[in-house]
Amino acid sequence: MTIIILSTTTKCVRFCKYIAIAIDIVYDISMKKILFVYNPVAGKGNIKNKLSKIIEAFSSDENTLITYATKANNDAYHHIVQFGQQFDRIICSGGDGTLNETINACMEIAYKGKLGYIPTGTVNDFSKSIKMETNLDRLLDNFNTEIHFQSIDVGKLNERYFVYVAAFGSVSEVSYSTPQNTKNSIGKVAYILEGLKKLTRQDKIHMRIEYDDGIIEDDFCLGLITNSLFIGGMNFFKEDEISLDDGYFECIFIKYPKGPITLNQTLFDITTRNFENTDKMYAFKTKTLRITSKKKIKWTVDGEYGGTYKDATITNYQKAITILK
Ligand SMILES: Nc1ncnc2c1ncn2[C@@H]1O[C@H](COP(=O)(O)OP(=O)(O)OP(=O)(O)O)[C@@H](O)[C@H]1O
Repeated sequence: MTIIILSTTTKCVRFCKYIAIAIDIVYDISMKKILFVYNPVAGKGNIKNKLSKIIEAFSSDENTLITYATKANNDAYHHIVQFGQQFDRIICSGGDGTLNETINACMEIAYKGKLGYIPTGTVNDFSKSIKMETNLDRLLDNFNTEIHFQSIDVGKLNERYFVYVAAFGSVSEVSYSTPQNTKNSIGKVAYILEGLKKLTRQDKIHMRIEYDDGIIEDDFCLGLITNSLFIGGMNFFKEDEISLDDGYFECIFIKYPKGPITLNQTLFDITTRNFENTDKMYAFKTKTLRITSKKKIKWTVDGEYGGTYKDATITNYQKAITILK
């Protein structure tokens, strides 16, 4: 805000300057400060057609809007860590990677404001799980009215936070190693099932899993620690089976199949969501986990690379973020 002062005496000019500063402070305090961070290359880059609509929706006398387009990997994280605390609301737009960077930054700065997310990635498991409004106009209205929001648990795998899934097993790596155009046309879940069919001996991972109710030791090919209805585009859980803010993870550890018959039974159990009445996998809820192995294991978090560990501790931060939807 600019105030033009016309005055003849120095004293009067100084006085008016103080008034102007005071008005400026009041003006600033009363306005909601919004940071909009978006990944211009996420998904098919279609955010570009939506930008004008998004900026218009947040432009009003009640809001100050700062827009930031990410430049590279981890840019959203660094920008929010540096500036996020100055804003009442943070809205991010992109795919799983951008959402994960935003969540990591918000957890790091203990951000207490509400978050908004405009998904432009390929699969958007998270937005489907929290039943986010899919129509952009209505979603932007919801961001302004703030009537619809939800608290969400956030997980932490060693030093890295995740909002809907941490996974190990070479088949889970497809989520970040699959080329963008292939993900767009086929989706990740097809690759996960395809990957399971091509398991080799190298995919056998011997692990010890300590969780709230016990200890398991076995050979596995895939492990999923989730807080989501959807994984890889597939509806893994029924709505009444899970809650996204109960402080618990839903865990599925798929045993390494010993032959083609067992493999087919395992694939059948996964696609029919038979996680409980089967000896092909372990399924349980827990608040914490410690997973150890002799070999270093590659992890993915929210579909992105999540580190390589022999010893992974996983903790649930109940209702750690509030998201507008
Ligand atoms: N300007 C940019 N140029 C290149 N890469 C970027 C840029 N901005 C962000 N990135 C990186 O792009 C990667 C992918 O981003 P993101 O996950 O948001 O989209 P996506 O891969 O299309 O979505 P999804 O994971 O849902 O398929 C992330 O690692 C992110 O840090």
